[in-house]
Amino acid sequence: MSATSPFSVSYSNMPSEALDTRAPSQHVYHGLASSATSRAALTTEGLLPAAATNLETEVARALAQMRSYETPLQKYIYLSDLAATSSSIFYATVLANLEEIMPLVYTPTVGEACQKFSAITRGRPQGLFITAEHKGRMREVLDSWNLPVHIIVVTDGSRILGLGDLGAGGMGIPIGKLSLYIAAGGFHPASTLPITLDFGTDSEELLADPLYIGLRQNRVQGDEYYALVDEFITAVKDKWPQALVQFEDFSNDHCFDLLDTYRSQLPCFNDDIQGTGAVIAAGFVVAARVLGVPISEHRCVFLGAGSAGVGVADRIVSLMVAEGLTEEEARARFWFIDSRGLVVKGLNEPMASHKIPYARTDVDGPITTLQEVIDLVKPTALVGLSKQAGVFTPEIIKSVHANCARPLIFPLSNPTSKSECTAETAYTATNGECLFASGSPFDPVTLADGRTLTPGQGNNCYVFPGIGMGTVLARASEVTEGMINAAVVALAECVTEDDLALGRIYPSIDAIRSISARIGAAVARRAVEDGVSSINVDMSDDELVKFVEEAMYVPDRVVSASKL
Ligand SMILES: NC(=O)C1=CN([C@@H]2O[C@H](COP(=O)(O)OP(=O)(O)OC[C@H]3O[C@@H](n4cnc5c(N)ncnc54)[C@H](OP(=O)(O)O)[C@@H]3O)[C@@H](O)[C@H]2O)C=CC1
Ligand SMILES: CC(=O)C(=O)O
Ligand SMILES: [Mg+2]
Repeated sequence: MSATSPFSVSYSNMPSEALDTRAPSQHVYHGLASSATSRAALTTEGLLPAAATNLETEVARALAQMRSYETPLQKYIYLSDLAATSSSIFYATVLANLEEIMPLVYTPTVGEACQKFSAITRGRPQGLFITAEHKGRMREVLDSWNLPVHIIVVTDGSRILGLGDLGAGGMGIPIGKLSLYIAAGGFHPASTLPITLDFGTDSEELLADPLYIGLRQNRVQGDEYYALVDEFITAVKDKWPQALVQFEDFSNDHCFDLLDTYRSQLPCFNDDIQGTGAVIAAGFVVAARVLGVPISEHRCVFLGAGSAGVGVADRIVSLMVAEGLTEEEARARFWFIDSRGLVVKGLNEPMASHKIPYARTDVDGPITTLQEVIDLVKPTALVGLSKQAGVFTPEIIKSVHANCARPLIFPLSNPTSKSECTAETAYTATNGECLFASGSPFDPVTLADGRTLTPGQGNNCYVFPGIGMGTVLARASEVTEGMINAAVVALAECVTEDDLALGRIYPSIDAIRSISARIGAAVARRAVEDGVSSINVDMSDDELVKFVEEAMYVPDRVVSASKL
């Protein structure tokens, strides 16, 4: 007897046009693929030429148009226009060409788009800007978005990728993340909401830009900042009690506090701390499989002790503890370097609280250079989350390789312009022997001996769509640590022997939908086990994955529905 779906939400069956007519942007228009019936129903009759095509033709047309633009930013602008014109054609195009389009709607191009957001914006609604001037009225402002939202990605623009404070221009990030929630995670476009909390910017450049779209004032600080965020979260809980909130690219003076405050109050997680942690921990699991060496034997040098660095280390520590180390023993296998050098207890006080658990107690005096730390530690893993381009020089990487036959070299900073090294540098410096992963994508590298190695992308995009889908489908009241750990295991299991043969320890981006379904199923099951969901998951893993897949939004189904 086959099980019935435990999920009450199904984006694949969602009456999209009923939703779409309430959307501020046009989610219903399928361009020339609109059928005669839907043209009449939508009163677009006569506004379109005679040819009634199909989704396939419109995807081909969109691709040809996109490719006719020269620069990635021009392509980004074209794709944004397409998304606003027809989400069906946009998502069908993205899904059919993920490897080509992801770098355009996500890192690295989204970084440039955020930097130039004020210059390139068409001014149409793409999400909500909640500003400091909305204080006392935020709940009312949320009513401007009158849709049953299931997933919100929110930023305050204070640390956008490795590019710093981009103020209201940070809006590009929630938009980009949510495009992956839809394409990779299978959320319905109309169930997603990008939000930027515009509480000012400290970027002098933006404040002086006459085209700047944000609030022209310095950032609100201290208690006033937390009070504004609190009003926002209270308003969200009131308007969309079931919605999952993903905190994105908040600077590290706030992001840990916000997560601690809200994680038990509503379903939410911080993508940079927890999402990145899950993806890189999965990379360590796969590396252990490849190398035949337990995770707990790694000696890890981390350049960058911010939200992502500490989030990644915490998740790897939990894996080491599962292998039998104590937390203290596990933490002792990490050497963090920040902008002032090796993080050592007693130096550079007061120390930000997120660094304290990793501060070395066994080192006297300051050690300021990466090379000195490598010489001291002889690491097996070198991880970059520092926003410092090119600091993993060939010499640095060779010195790691000199003491470790197959080191992990992970330059994870985004976008590409901030990457600590390129794939070519890492592979060349280690004679192709390192296990490599980068935050932004790199092309395959052919070495002098003719071997071609395909780099993996160590980016949180592998997990956040699945964590989100699993949480929403399970109607989980919070996102537990167990649910994040379930994502680690599920992602690691998605890496195939074919991936490893190509030289990468992450799966193909083209497989992201099925990966998200597997992660979603694992996260939903874990939500039940952790007591934060009461759906019935009394079925096999395969059945649960199938139900997640069946719940996912599929652009062509929307088109064919409109043909009825
Ligand atoms: N691949 C992925 O999926 C992800 C990648 N990232 C990327 O990671 C990077 C960092 O993000 P995040 O941790 O949130 O940022 P943070 O601002 O929280 O942390 C940055 C860290 O880098 C340190 N740093 C700055 N300059 C130097 C330097 N010259 N040498 C050594 N360390 C330095 C900072 O030091 P100090 O503490 O002294 O200021 C800080 O500890 C970004 O580029 C981001 O795009 C982030 C999330 C996910
Ligand atoms: C990928 C991501 O979340 C970041 O670079 O901030
Ligand atoms: Mg981020």
